[in-house]
Amino acid sequence: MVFRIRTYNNIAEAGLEAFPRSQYEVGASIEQPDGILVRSANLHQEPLPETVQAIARAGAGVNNIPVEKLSEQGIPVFNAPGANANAVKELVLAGLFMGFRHIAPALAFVAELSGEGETFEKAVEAGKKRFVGRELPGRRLGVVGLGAIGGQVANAARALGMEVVGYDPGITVEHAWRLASDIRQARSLDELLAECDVVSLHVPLIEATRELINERRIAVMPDSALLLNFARDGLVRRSAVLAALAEGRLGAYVTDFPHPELQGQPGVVALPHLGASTGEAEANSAVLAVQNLREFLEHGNIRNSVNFPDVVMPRTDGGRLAVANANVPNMVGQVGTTLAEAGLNIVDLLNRSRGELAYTLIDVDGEVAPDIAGRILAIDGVLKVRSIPPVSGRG
Ligand SMILES: NC(=O)c1ccc[n+]([C@@H]2O[C@H](COP(=O)([O-])OP(=O)(O)OC[C@H]3O[C@@H](n4cnc5c(N)ncnc54)[C@H](O)[C@@H]3O)[C@@H](O)[C@H]2O)c1
Ligand SMILES: O=C(O)[C@H](O)COP(=O)(O)O
Repeated sequence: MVFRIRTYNNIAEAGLEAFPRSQYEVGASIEQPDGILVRSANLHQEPLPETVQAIARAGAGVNNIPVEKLSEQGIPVFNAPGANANAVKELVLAGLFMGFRHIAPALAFVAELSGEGETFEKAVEAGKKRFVGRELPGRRLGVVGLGAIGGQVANAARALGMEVVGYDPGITVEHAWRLASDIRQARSLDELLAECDVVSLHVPLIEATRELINERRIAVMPDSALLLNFARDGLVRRSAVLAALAEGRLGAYVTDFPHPELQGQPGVVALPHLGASTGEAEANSAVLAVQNLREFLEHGNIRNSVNFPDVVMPRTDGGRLAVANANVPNMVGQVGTTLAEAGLNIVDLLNRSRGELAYTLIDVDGEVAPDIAGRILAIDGVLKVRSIPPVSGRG
C-alpha cells in the first residue's frame, strides 16, 4: 500500500527523508492525501479532502488547524511537543537582552549616524547615554505557561541569576519535575504580573488565552516592565500594549509576531516569527511529526496527538482494526459483537478515551474485510474506521 502525504510550508529534508519512497508519495500538490504535514499554514479555510486520515504539525502550536472540526470527524491531529523548545528558548533569551539593553534602538541609532573620525566618535559617546540598560541578576522574570518552552526559559533565566516566578494551572508532572527547585509558583496570573520586571508568555492560543494580556492586566504590571511574546500574536491586545508604551508604563514589547499596527512603534521590537527557525528545530520537528504520522497510517498507533489519547499497541500477526468513536458506553461491545458475527477472533485490544473522544485498536486473527469495516462505521457514535492489513501483507 502506498500512502499519499500533502505538505504545506517548507518541511525540513530530514523529515521528508523519513518517509520510505517505496511506501509514500509526498509533495505539495498531492491529490487525495491520506495525511497532511504542515507548519504554520492556515488550514481553517482550506478544503480538506475526505481521504485525509490524519494531520501532523511539524511544530508546537496547532491554532492554524481546525482541531475541533477534525475531532468531530474522528481525525487525529499530531504535533511535535518540545522539538523546537530549545530554539525558542534561545530567541527568548535574545529578546530579554534586547529589551533590557535597548539593542534595537541602539542599532538604529548607529545606522543613522553620520560624520567621520572624531565627530563620529563624539556622536557615539554622546548618544550612548540614551541606552543605559538593566542587568539580569536579581531581576524577577514571570513565565506564563511552564510547558516545553516556558520550563526551559524559566531554568535558563534562573541560571543567569534571575529570580523566576511561574504560573501554569495545568502544568504536567513531567514538566514540573524539570523545573529548577527554586522557581516559585504564582497563585494567579495577576499575582505574577504584579511582581515581575519581565513577563514571558508561553501558552497556546486558545479561546481562554485570547488577549490574555489586555489593558487591565497591563495596569497590574509595575512601571517599565518588559513584555516578551514568543507564543502567539493573539495572546496580547495590541492596542493595550501600544497605549501603555506611549504612556511610558510598559518598558518594551518584544514579540515574534510583527503586525502593521506594531511597525515602527517606539518600544516595540518585532522579529519575523523566527522562534523555531533553526536547522536543528526544523529537523527535530519534521522528524517527530513524520514519525507520528507514519505510526498512525501504518499501524493505527497514536502518539503525540492534541485531540486523541495516546494509544500504542505492538503488532500481532494478523490484521488490525482502528476505531475512533464518541466516548459513550457500549462502543467496544458493539464493535466486538460485529467482529464475532463475522467470525473474526480478537487477539489483542486496547481502548483509551480523552474527553469526548475514544479510540480502540483491535488485532484479529485474520483481516477485517471492507464490508465488516462498513458495518462498524454504521454503528451510532463511530466516527472513523480503518482496516489495517497484517504487517507481512503490506506491499
Ligand atoms: N515563536 C515560535 O516560533 C514558537 C515556536 C514554538 C511554539 N510557539 C508557541 O508557544 C506555545 C507553547 O509551546 P510549548 O511547546 O511550550 O507548549 P506546551 O504545550 O509544552 O506548553 C504550554 C503550557 O501552557 C499551559 N497553559 C495553557 N493555558 C494556560 C493559561 N491560561 N495560563 C497559564 N498556563 C497555561 C499548559 O498547561 C502548558 O503547560 C505554542 O502553543 C505556540 O503557540 C511559538
Ligand atoms: O508553534 C510553533 O511550533 C511555531 O510557531 C513554529 O512555527 P513554524 O514551524 O512555522 O516556524
